[in-house]
Amino acid sequence: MRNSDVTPARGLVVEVLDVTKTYAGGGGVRALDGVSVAFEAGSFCAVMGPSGSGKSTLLHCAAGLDRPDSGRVLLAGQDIGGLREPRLTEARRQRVGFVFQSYNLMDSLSVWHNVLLPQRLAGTRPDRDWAREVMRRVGLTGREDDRPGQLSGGQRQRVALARALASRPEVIFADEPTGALDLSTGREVLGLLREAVDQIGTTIVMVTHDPTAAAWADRAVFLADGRIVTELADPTAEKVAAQMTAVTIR
Ligand SMILES: Nc1ncnc2c1ncn2[C@@H]1O[C@H](COP(=O)(O)OP(=O)(O)OP(=O)(O)O)[C@@H](O)[C@H]1O
Repeated sequence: MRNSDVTPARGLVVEVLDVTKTYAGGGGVRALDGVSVAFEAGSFCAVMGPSGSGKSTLLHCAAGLDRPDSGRVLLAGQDIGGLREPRLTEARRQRVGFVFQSYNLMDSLSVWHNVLLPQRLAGTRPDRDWAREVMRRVGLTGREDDRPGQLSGGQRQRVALARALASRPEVIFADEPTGALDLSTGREVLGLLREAVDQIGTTIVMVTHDPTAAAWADRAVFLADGRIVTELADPTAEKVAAQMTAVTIR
């Protein structure tokens, strides 16, 4: 990869402003309780916290997959709360890429068609040259015609990352991207996420339970009971683990 590919950071890509979200089930759980957090262009942020602290809800609200009860979410300056369908889906398809723990690939499609699918769904002409380049970057050149079912877990997550990168999104949201992978395969995937930030200028927001995964990020924010309680710059696994302990027993 070339350093000339780096896109300089330009301001905030995602702004979550005083967001609350309560789920009706279970007696009205307040999953997010006045959360404000912003993510800078070209940065890699880990979102951490105990189970049930609101990490996935924050990710879903920030990505426009779920609507907050109150507060605002700006994606590249656009207030997505004001968008009705199908505009919201369009904005998400144009601006956001996703990497999930469970890969979420279409088994009936080849790797290549999985990678191009978000652009097809968005109704944009797929940029095949860039898609080939991201396939090369994630080490999948030659596997284009395979079905996801023929690949290992680590290779499937590489396809998911290539799919996310292929549409040049403003931000990639990753929910436990290494949760289903063994240690060394997980490390490879985290290395690729890091490279996407450093060499392409991608913005990544990653939910994880794992302090060693969070240590690949530039910043870690910690949730507890639906609130952001603290954050760390340049996290190390040790500092993150200590902070997790403090947050969990508070
Ligand atoms: N669809 C839903 N219906 C009802 N309650 C929900 C729903 N989704 C999440 N919750 C509740 O909201 C709270 C926050 O959940 P969330 O999944 O955001 O937490 P999390 O930090 O991502 O947890 P985990 O680490 O276990 O995945 C929890 O109390 C959870 O039970």
